[in-house]
Amino acid sequence: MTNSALATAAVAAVDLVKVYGSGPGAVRALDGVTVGFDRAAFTAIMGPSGSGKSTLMHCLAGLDTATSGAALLGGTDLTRLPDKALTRTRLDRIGFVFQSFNLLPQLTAGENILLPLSLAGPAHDRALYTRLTEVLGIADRLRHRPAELSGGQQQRVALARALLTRPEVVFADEPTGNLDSRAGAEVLGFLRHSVREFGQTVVMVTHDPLAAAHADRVVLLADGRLAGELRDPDLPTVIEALRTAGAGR
Ligand SMILES: Nc1ncnc2c1ncn2[C@@H]1O[C@H](COP(=O)(O)OP(=O)(O)OP(=O)(O)O)[C@@H](O)[C@H]1O
Repeated sequence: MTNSALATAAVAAVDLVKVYGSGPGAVRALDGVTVGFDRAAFTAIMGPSGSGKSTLMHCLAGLDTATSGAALLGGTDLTRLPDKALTRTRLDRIGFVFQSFNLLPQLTAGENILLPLSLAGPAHDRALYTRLTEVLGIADRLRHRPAELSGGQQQRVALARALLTRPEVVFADEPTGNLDSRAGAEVLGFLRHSVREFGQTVVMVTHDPLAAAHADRVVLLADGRLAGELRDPDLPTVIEALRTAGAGR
């Protein structure tokens, strides 16, 4: 990948290294990863268990520190930001969707969606709030608490929350891991839709080839290194690429 392509990417890792622990027991979870994630594209990160997917996402999202290299968000190197600026950057510029939804149980769905805006401070974008809740099919569920919603509805609330701040990137960590196949397909369909309608950049870690086949591109990791990529993937090519990445270990 050229330097200019990395510079214009929404998110990029440049020679990213992450070592956990020290001495003989040290684990090199990322071993010099250089990869860019395009704007307004949906990219899936895949690879065998332990290949470094979560570590890569956590370093790119400023949730974990790197040992060396750069984690660029729109040209800002998160590895060099002081704690306070990093927290601010996460609130203002990054959206998160987790496998376990991570909604606050005592707040209603609507209050959960609005929470990052009240923390980040920008004016409440009423039009986007209305649009997102309509597109996600949760407009009539906003007064309910998470426990009164299905898993799929809870994840759609989490998606609305992640998108409402118009973040530069949404990181989704196994967003369909706790959902049945129908609810999972709805969430993936919406992630795609957010790329098309809102120009959202989405980076998703998943084990599921079916989920990855919804993406515009699949980036493969093996043993903490980049092991290939697929453009416009479909299910058979994802399965075959995973088999090859796993076999190369
Ligand atoms: N906090 C930690 N301390 C020590 N080693 C860690 C830590 N977190 C991850 N690792 C190790 O780093 C390597 C990469 O882990 P990572 O969780 O990034 O892989 P992954 O591809 O997301 O795996 P999975 O698909 O199983 O979730 C693994 O060998 C893992 O055991």
